[in-house]
Amino acid sequence: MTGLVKAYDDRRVVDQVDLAVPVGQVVALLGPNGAGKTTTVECIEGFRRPDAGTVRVLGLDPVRDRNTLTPKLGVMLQEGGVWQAATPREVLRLFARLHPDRWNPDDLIERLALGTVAGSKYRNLSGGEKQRLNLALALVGRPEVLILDEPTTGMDPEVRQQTWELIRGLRNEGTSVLLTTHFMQEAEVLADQVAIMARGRMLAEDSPAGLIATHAPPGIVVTTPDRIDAESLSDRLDGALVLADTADRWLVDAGERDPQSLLVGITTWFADNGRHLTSIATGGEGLEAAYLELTRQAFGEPATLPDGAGGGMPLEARR
Ligand SMILES: Nc1ncnc2c1ncn2[C@@H]1O[C@H](COP(=O)(O)OP(=O)(O)OP(=O)(O)O)[C@@H](O)[C@H]1O
Repeated sequence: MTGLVKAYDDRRVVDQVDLAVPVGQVVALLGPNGAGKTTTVECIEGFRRPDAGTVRVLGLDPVRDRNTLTPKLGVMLQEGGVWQAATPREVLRLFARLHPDRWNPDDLIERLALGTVAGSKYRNLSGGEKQRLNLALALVGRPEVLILDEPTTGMDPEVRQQTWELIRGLRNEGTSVLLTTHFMQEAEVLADQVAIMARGRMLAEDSPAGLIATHAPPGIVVTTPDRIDAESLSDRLDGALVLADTADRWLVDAGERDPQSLLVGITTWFADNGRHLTSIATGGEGLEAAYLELTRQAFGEPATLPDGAGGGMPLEARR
């Protein structure tokens, strides 16, 4: 996909975006709410017509060649269009019949832990169960390309792990996967390449390790049950940037400072101020730190953690 542009009511929400998903790889598309991820994905799926740019999936135009592409493409939407009174078993069997090369519906029901609700009406399923059924529907035709919009949102941790295993297995069998997610761990665990968008622009695309090496500021992560005064801590640390991403977790950006002397400074500040440290660790926070750094630069101000990635509280920042 090159130079993708899409506007709603004259407002460009995707602006000259390039993105490539190599065959047999997983690409994770990350970005704050409203970044343009779903719009990008919908253009790739052929649900939206781009205003400019070129989109090709398996060499085909998703809008013009829709009929040829549909059997090769598995799509999981944020909200599925499943008939409310149908049961998971019924819809999966129905969808399976539409595909020549298909996954056994009962096998998929088992793999996605839908056994106990396979005979329940769709409208009575929990959010996580609906999500699992939507994933099963995307998989049932054994697609060559899989597009998953926030696939594990609403899933419990055990099912999320199983879903990761499933996606990894499909990738190893040669399926190409594009997924959007707000879970940094999901991207770190699954993705060969991570693409980060904000305000309709592509900020960076690289392997998770490459993004971390280039963009994650070296830092120290501190967790504490107590309220802390970031300004006072920053003063003790010679003006180091102190960021809060949840009520109990703080990131101290080491910058050019010596991490060892920062560690000493932090622990003595906590002792002097009668505050408790639950944990303290060096090494920043991997992909999450890289993501925050990139989006902060894009917004020119402290970013907000995405939903589900540590509470989504606004970051407090101070130099
Ligand atoms: N049909 C529409 N009409 C008008 N504006 C829209 C439409 N769909 C999306 N938008 C706007 O376009 C922008 C990008 O939305 P999009 O859903 O692509 O973002 P996203 O990155 O997927 O966000 P999220 O993480 O919240 O799902 C948002 O500001 C949104 O309000």
